[in-house]
Amino acid sequence: MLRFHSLRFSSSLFAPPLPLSPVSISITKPTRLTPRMASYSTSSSSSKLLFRQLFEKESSTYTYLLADASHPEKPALLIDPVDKTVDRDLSLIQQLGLKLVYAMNTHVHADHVTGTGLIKSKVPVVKSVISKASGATADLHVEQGDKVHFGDLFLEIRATPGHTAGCITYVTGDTPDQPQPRMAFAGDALLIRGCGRTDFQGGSSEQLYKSVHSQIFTLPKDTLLYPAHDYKGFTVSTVGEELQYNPRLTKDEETFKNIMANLSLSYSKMIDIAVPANMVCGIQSKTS
Ligand SMILES: N[C@@H](CCC(=O)N[C@@H](CSS)C(=O)NCC(=O)O)C(=O)O
Repeated sequence: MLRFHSLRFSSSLFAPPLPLSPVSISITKPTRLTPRMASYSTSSSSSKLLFRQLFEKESSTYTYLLADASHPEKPALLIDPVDKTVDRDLSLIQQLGLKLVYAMNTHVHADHVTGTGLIKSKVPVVKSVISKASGATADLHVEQGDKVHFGDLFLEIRATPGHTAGCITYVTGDTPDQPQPRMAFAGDALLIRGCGRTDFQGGSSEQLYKSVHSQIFTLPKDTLLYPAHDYKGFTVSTVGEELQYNPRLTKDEETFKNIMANLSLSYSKMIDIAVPANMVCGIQSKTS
């Protein structure tokens, strides 16, 4: 089986870029040295990164749009798109003059259907990305240490199982030419002042505790944390904040496991529809 250690955007795969809109020009900077980013903002002032945090209210899901705005083709990717908001997201991408290249999932979601399959049916050049450990269908399967490149930017893959066995966290690159501070898209592994449940889909509180402590809490404290959901109105946190204030993961492992065993959350309403669909990247998926 083919393994993608480093997934590079190739300009030959894509149609000519759409005309630039004034909006996409707003974040470009001439320097290629370490860029600045406004903290706690949903849009970046980085020299190259265009960033948007998008929300789907029925499942309280965040979708993230990232693009290399300095690259001539403006290659872009979506993390955790939702089927219900695909048209909104594609319209935004078109308005910003971006070229969507990847639709990526942090895991096989249980509470909503991913937009990946629908996106692929509307924009056939888009490649779906998910972890190999998820067992789900996708164009590209990634695992710990792989890098997904889009233009001159890249995301590093960190395996963070526990909410599901195949959960991964996408983290912006650690080299000086990548956005600073770093950004971690943790899916449901780590929520703001919370974490993903561990009571179905191969979940394990023991595994989740180890994942968060070894793969997320070891990132620089100013790393911006962007979760797949929020139910309380939060939009972004930092590793430092969660290290200090997360009511579950600041506890020792035994206490954490006890908390997770007694969450008493209601069964996910969509699980019987969402999981089978998401195993094939959404019911509209064209991949085999
Ligand atoms: N009400 C929602 C389910 C809410 C829920 O269980 N969310 C998940 C992430 S989506 S599977 C979760 O891990 N929550 C953790 C928590 O502490 O809330 C529904 O019916 O789908």
